[in-house]
Amino acid sequence: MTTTLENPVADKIQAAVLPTIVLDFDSTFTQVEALDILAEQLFSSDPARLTDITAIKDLTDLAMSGEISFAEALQRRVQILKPTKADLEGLVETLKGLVSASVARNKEAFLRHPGKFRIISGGFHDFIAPVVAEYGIRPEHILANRLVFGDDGIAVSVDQGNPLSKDGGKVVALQGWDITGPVVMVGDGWTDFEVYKGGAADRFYAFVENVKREKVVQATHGIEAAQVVVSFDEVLHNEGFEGRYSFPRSRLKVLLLENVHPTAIQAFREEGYDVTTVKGALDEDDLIDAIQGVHILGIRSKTTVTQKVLDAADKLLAVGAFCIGTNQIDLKGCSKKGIAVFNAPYSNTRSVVEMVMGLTVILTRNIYDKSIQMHTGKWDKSATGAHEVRNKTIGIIGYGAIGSQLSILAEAFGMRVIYYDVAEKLTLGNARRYRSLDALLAEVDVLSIHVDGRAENKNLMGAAQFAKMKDGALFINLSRGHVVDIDALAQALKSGKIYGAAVDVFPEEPRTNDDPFVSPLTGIKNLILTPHIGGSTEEAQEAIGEFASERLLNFLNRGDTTFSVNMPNVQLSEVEGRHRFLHIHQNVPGVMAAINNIIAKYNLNILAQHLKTNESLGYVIVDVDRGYSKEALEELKAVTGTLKFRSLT
Ligand SMILES: NC(=O)C1=CN([C@@H]2O[C@H](COP(=O)(O)OP(=O)(O)OC[C@H]3O[C@@H](n4cnc5c(N)ncnc54)[C@H](O)[C@@H]3O)[C@@H](O)[C@H]2O)C=CC1
Ligand SMILES: O=C(O)C(=O)COP(=O)(O)O
Repeated sequence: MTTTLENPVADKIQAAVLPTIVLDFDSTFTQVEALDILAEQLFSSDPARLTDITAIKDLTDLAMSGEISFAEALQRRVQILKPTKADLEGLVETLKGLVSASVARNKEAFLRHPGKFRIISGGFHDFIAPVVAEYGIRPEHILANRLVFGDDGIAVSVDQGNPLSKDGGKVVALQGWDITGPVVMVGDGWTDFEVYKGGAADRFYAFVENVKREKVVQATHGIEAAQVVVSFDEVLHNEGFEGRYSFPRSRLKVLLLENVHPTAIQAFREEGYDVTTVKGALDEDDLIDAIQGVHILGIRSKTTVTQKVLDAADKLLAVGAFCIGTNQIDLKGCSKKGIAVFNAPYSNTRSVVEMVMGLTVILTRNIYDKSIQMHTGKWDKSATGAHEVRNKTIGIIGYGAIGSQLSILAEAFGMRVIYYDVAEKLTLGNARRYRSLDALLAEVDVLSIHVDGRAENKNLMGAAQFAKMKDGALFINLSRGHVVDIDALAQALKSGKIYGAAVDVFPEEPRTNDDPFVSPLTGIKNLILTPHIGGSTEEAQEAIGEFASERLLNFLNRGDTTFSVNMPNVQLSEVEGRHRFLHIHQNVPGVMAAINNIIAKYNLNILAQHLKTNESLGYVIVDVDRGYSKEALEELKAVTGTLKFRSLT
């Protein structure tokens, strides 16, 4: 199956002449209402004038939502503000940094089509012109009000001769421009909708990236030529500008489950993607419903991505595990569909290691049980059974990112470190590698498990393994629940074979905080149970949010697969001034030749080309210069073995 990221509306319009796009300025070209910003700039350091900031904002809101006359609101605001030319210069600098995100990222399209983008605004030419000039919009393509300055250089009123100073002014002003070809109005406010309603524009986009004005959104309902857009990408895409074959970001859906950190949510939103969040995990049925139409799925350890879920995932491009473990994801199933999987392999490792060290000390000193007794009023001051960790032996099973860091911290505590790993690892400090698990089990005072969650690790620790340990040893598992036979652990604890234990992960874990925890381990003495919080620190979650979203965004925006756990890893630069085709296919003979034949047939000029394969997948990235036909894309998509095809601009 191939994923087609195209837009039929764009295709229809493509043949016609490109329209002229007229943008509103406040809350459309920029994220803000300029006069509100000016008020803050002028009055925020003067306590006596703080109320004027609110007064200005109230007037702006009333006018923008169409509740009071625009002309009246404008006059009243100027009279309160009374700005000087120097004040406006300061405002311009601020506004340059507040251009709407989707406008800023499409600067190239503005510069490429001089005259096709214009501004109409009830705001003032005085500060609009220098801001939009950076986008190639010339002063004569700006219709806006003009301030009238007194002899003292202070603005006192609005030029009344300008139609924009009047109600309904945008319609009149725009008609005066005499534009040939279709006119498209883009704006957030009621006066922008009036431009369409008054017949001065052929199409209208209610732009809600910065503010959503219900009255304006409602007004678009039922009108074929009007629609709501969350970013300027959509306008460009629909109207046939650059990138008409590359899907607008706002139509790419990102579904983030399990309380993924806000840094990730913000990162996707800032790049223009449509993000939905869910607090807990979803079960298979709910996920099957939710996954439809989703391009990026973000999960943590509790959401299982099964073959059935993947079958229902009609648009899925990538899965991000906002954690380390990926055992909850059917990786083979993802590869078969060309779905890239990413995780955050390092961001929470320190948190896990610190917790293991804390638990080691707490268990070795009986602190947990003593604390429980204190809460029931029992004072038991005694040294019996309490030990230092210094000179004790800690055995680490799984010497990966976490196990090897634990090795360093445990040694810093004066512990002797031995480890067992099925793979060759760099031994750190004075740690010693054991090639026999049984030999290691027989020697440890504390055993800590840090293997990955591969299925073969089920019951790695069972009755036979506990029996091989020294009497009175301690046991810690912060890896994966299925790695330990918990009935055997419960038995070993009850018999005193294992003196104390700490368990953070379980074969069955509640999906949300509202679901109950049921386990044979509850109620056992000297057993610390924690709700899978090894990686749950604010530091780790923020770092994961940043890391995983960056991987996913680099994949979406440029096709970069660095750190993907199932795709061939290819590091790619930004797509600038070129087109990029991303072709994921089954690793079968002949695909590359077929791709190159099509490229030759359509005479595409290759700027860069990469091919990387792993045992199941091939990934081809082709950068071409501008100008290629839609047929070329169709043929590339139809190459035998294609799993996913995308084009980026
Ligand atoms: N409790 C929590 O909140 C957290 C749990 N984890 C879990 O901790 C575990 C370890 O994570 P990392 O160190 O990042 O993984 P890793 O992949 O870097 O290291 C795992 C190591 O275990 C070894 N290994 C696998 N099976 C083995 C076996 N049967 N015997 C001996 N060695 C074996 C591997 O060769 C590898 O060196 C994972 O299961 C991960 O999902 C990770 C973060 C937080
Ligand atoms: O990173 C891991 O593998 C973990 O087990 C942490 O999982 P979580 O993100 O807390 O659901």
